[in-house]
Amino acid sequence: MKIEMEFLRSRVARRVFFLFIVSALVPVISLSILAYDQIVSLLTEQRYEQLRQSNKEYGLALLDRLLLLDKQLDWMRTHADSSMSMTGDEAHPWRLLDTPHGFERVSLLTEHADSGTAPGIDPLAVFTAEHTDHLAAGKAVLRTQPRHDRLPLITLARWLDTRHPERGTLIGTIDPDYLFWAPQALDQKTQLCVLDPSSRPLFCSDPSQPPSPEQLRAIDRPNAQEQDIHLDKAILVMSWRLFLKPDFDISEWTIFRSLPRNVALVPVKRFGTIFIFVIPLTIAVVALLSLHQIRKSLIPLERLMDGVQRISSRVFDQPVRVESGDEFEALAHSLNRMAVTIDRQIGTLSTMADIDRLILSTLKIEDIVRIVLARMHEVVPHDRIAITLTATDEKDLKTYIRDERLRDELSLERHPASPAWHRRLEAQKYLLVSDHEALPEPLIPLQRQGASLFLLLPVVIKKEISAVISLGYTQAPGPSNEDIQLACDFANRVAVALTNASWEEQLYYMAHYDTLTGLPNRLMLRDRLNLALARAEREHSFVALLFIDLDRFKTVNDSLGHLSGDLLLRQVGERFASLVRTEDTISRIGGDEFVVLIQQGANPKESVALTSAIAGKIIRALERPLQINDREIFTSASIGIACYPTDGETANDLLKNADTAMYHAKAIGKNNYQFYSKVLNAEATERLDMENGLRRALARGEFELYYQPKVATRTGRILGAEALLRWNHPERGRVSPAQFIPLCEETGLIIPIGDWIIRTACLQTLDWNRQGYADLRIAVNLSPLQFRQPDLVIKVVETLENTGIDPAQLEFEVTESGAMEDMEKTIRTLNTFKEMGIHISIDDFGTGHSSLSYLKRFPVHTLKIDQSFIRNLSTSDKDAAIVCSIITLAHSLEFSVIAEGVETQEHLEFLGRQGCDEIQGYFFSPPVPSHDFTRLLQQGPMPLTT
Ligand SMILES: Nc1nc2c(ncn2[C@@H]2O[C@@H]3COP(=O)(O)O[C@H]4[C@@H](O)[C@H](n5cnc6c(=O)[nH]c(N)nc65)O[C@@H]4COP(=O)(O)O[C@H]3[C@H]2O)c(=O)[nH]1
Repeated sequence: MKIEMEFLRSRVARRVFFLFIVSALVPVISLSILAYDQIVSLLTEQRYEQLRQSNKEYGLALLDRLLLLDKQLDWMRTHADSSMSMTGDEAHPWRLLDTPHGFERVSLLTEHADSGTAPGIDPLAVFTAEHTDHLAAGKAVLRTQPRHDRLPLITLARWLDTRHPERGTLIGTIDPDYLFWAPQALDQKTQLCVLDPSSRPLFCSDPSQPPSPEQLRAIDRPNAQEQDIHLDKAILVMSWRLFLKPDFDISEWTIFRSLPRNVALVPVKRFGTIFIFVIPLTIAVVALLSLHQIRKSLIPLERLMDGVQRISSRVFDQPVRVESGDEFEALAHSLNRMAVTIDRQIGTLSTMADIDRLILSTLKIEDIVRIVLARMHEVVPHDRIAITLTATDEKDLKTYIRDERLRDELSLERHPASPAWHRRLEAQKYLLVSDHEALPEPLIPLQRQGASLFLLLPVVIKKEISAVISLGYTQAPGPSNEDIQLACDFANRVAVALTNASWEEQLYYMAHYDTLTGLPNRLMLRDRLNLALARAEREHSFVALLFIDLDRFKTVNDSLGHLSGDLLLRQVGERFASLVRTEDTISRIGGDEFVVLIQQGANPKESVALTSAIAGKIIRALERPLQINDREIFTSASIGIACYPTDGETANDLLKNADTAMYHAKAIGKNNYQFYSKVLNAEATERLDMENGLRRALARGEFELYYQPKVATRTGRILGAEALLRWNHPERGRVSPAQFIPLCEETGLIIPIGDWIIRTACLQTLDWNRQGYADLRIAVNLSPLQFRQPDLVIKVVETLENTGIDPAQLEFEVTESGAMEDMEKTIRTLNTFKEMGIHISIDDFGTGHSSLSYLKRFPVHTLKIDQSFIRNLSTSDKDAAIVCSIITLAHSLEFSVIAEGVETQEHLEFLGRQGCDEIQGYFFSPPVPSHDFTRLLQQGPMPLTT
């Protein structure tokens, strides 16, 4: 048995151990004392009895010897005459006889003898009359007399003839050495004495230590034995009385024995020695047994304490192992059960806490579904699980099923809604159903997985069931009441999570998707592009970015209105989306700009081929007309393509370069796609330089207005001029407006520049007025962006007031597409200008989608035929026909007509024949600086022939 003393460090163990020892020692010691006492008294009694018995034996033996001596004396008496050899004088009363064994001497005393006088006769031989009867009966008389320093004198007397006492008395002096003897078995420490009736010692085995007076007094008492015990505890004393009266006519002798107590109790001493061994042995045994028992009790206790500490440290997977078969084992079982319960509750709380965290962090409903399916078993045990989303925009219900084989992937099934079940669930917190009844569709997948019992938990958001958590059980008994309670709590948390997620999803959707087309927006595109680039970098693969811009979308938008434009964008988006794979991204990043992101493989040739194929499909997808409000609309797209890593490594670079490529595609005739190249990139850089230069140009006075005369067709008189902007770049020289005006529009710089143009044109007009050319009308181009300014009218009024020129001298040229953008507003603004007296022209007429019905409402004075029609007048009958039609149309609407780009005599003549009112073109003059224009004015009417 191995005893681990370490556990005695435990206070309980120590207390129990010492209690064990004390409770063992007290009875053992008490018992020992009692037993010792009992044994001592028993042994003492036994010793007394032994002493008494020995005394008796000794006394009887003494009596036997006396009787034997008496017999010898009697024999001598009967044979006195024949056998006795007499010594002494016949006349003398004394005669000594032969001395038999046992006597010192035997003498015959005649009647007249006097013991006091007779030599050698013991005084004791003198008998008194009191013994006469006894002697007369033929019996002997025994007499004793103490002697100094010697054993007492003991004599035995008998009449020689009882009928004739005068014949003499036989007197024998007994040899004390014969009569008294020390028994061989007599212990040296034992004192044996024979006392005469006067308690005088007749014999002592140790003559030097005769009985003390107290001892002698004690033996006189009736119950000497007990008295002796109390008399002297150190010595045991016992006496026995030998009655001699009947035989020897003398009072009794006392046989006396004393024994030191320590000698008498030697066996008790041995017994005490045994106790000395027995008590420590008992303690040792008790200690061992108690330690064993304590250990048996304490080890489970310690394990239980360890178990409790583990529970407090949240370690639940190490159960307490106690196999003591007693209450400790039962307690350990209870503790283990408690640990399991706490573990489960903590697991539940932690899962619940996770759901709470999801509320704050998860944006996607699908993520919540995934986590609920994966972790709900930690809250509520079940065999199968599914979640049905009921509140979806779609008609069908979506049921997500956890399938162990799919790991994290969710298995999704769609099925029609079952209103009956929905109604049944509405009134319940939960529903327990078994497969004995007809199951609703969402439970069929769980039934297929072997479930026969189902717990349905509606997830209610704003009093609407938005989801149902279905738990399946393959066998009875199914969920406990506690499980159901937990499951309901869980469903409530899921409801909160789903509410949050759907709100987050809404926000996310608004932030990441284009509300018009439902396609990802610029932000989302950037996210996906960054992800795609990271992946491509990892996998050394390609990414292609297709920047799509719809050709002439503005025209459609302007002519048919915003709503139609929106419809067009939506349809275009749908067509594009159908062309790309789900893993690719088609996004609308603004206006009519779409971007397609394609994740490619690692082979460059294949990537280029695939990208080209997709770009081709996009171009062809727009060949079919779009159906917008019962109209067939044709549109096309220009696509710029940039590829990672060759055309850029960042999202910004790729977007910028794809955009550049798109511009290139537009520049070379639209409706095509172009890959980005370094050359294009250089162009883009130049564009950027130009933009920066434009921002500084106004302040630096680098702008200048040129004026191109507008000439009356019939007379050649200069009616006015079109002010055309020129940029005198310090390094590049004169930059063409075709290069920088679109950039000004894109950057918004056209607003301050436009203001400067109006002001400068007005000031120049004022100048010419002062020079005497007071009827000139100076035309200023109003770009669409300028035209959309809410304070345009105010600014124009201010300029007119500041310069003081007549509004009739100012003309605004508005492009056809610019005027169509927001028709009602355009009409209102133009009306205001017209009322002010300002002249209005529609520029580039014939190139846009003018609506004739609107045209008649336009407060316009002049239509300006686009120079593209004029250019081909001599070669294209169609263009000539268009020019004729425009002139006729304008006149029928009571507008005047001006043709621009007139370069030849033929043009002039044709236009003259057709009744075109005014001419503008190189035929008369290119745009010239103001001072050159003044010279033209000074020269008078322009010659109508070369
Ligand atoms: N080939 C040829 N061209 C002729 C002939 N007659 C005139 N032109 C050119 O035709 C353009 C007419 O101006 P636009 O159609 O308004 O087209 C203008 C206009 O849209 C824009 N622009 C020019 N100046 C301004 C301005 O001050 N404001 C605004 N918003 N746009 C301007 O830049 C465009 C180009 O201006 P420019 O280079 O000055 O080019 C001018 C002019 O120089 C001709 O007989 N043959």
